[in-house]
Amino acid sequence: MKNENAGSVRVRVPASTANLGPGFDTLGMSLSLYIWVEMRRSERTLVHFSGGGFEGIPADKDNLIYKVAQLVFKEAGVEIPELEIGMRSDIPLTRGLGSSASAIIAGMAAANALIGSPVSKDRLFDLATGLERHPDNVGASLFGGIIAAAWDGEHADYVRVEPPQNLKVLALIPEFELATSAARAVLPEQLSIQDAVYNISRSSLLTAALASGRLDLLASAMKDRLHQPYRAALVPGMEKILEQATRYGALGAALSGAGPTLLALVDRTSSECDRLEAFMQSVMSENGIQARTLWLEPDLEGAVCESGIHPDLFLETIKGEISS
Ligand SMILES: Nc1ncnc2c1ncn2[C@@H]1O[C@H](COP(=O)(O)OP(=O)(O)O)[C@@H](O)[C@H]1O
Ligand SMILES: N[C@@H](CCOP(=O)(O)O)C(=O)O
Repeated sequence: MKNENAGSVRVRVPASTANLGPGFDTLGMSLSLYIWVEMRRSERTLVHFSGGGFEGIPADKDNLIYKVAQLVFKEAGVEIPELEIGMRSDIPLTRGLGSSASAIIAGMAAANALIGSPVSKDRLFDLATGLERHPDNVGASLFGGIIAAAWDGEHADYVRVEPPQNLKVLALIPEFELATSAARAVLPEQLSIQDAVYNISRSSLLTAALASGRLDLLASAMKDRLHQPYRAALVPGMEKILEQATRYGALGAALSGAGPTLLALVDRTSSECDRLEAFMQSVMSENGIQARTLWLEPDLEGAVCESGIHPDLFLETIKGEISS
């Protein structure tokens, strides 16, 4: 059989949850929801979407994935102005699950793979954080696992922490969208020293607890006074869920990224999973919000290149559909 895939690359990149409560813009974890991007050289630029979930996303050179690919080519000193790009994604847009960071990493990783990977992962991390501004999302999508990162405007230092084996994640994803920019606009410009200390201490405790498997500390370590109280008005039901989730078996709970998704960390041996899920759904219903729940795992791999033909993907399937 002729190798129809010759010259194309495909990457798979996980979603991410940023902040984990107090770790605003610094602590993130990757999740087992994915975007796949295929890319190859072309005579003219074409962007294909496979499956749903891409409403409003440009299918031309304005597409984020095309643009970030060009940044990588520029960094590597090569010129590939025309690209054919295919994508498929399970990550809902503007829900606080890092879709923009995953798309940036997917575009950069695919472009880098297409030219033989001359750009290091650490450099891709800096380039991607320069665009997204949140190293917690970007780092988790690129490296997988839990990332603690600090960004100075040009460079991100980071440490990757292996997620505790017993950790699983319940995501409650409301039907409504909340753009990160809107959820950042409600934050105050200044904080009291008391609130700053409150967050620094919990963010440090949370990082150490996750690194050492102290799941018993998550309930208090995931508390936050920097962003969640200000964002609560944007997500009806959030306050009650964050306050009470541990009574229903969660180890801890947080707003995922800038929201509106709410996240509970759970011990996979817990017998209370169904009770917790029912509680979180019932609070959303009380508030008249449609929401779905997903049980997820921390992703351990981050961005990976895949080989072989994927049954649903993209460029070859699409080409087949067009020519048949
Ligand atoms: N696959 C993609 N291709 C192009 N743009 C994307 C893609 N995924 C996300 N985006 C862009 O990112 C925006 C969502 O980013 P943001 O508001 O930060 O929410 P999220 O929490 O999902 O990251 C989308 O509205 C879109 O502009
Ligand atoms: N730290 C940022 C994270 C935004 O994440 P997203 O998944 O909502 O894009 C913030 O809290 O604003």
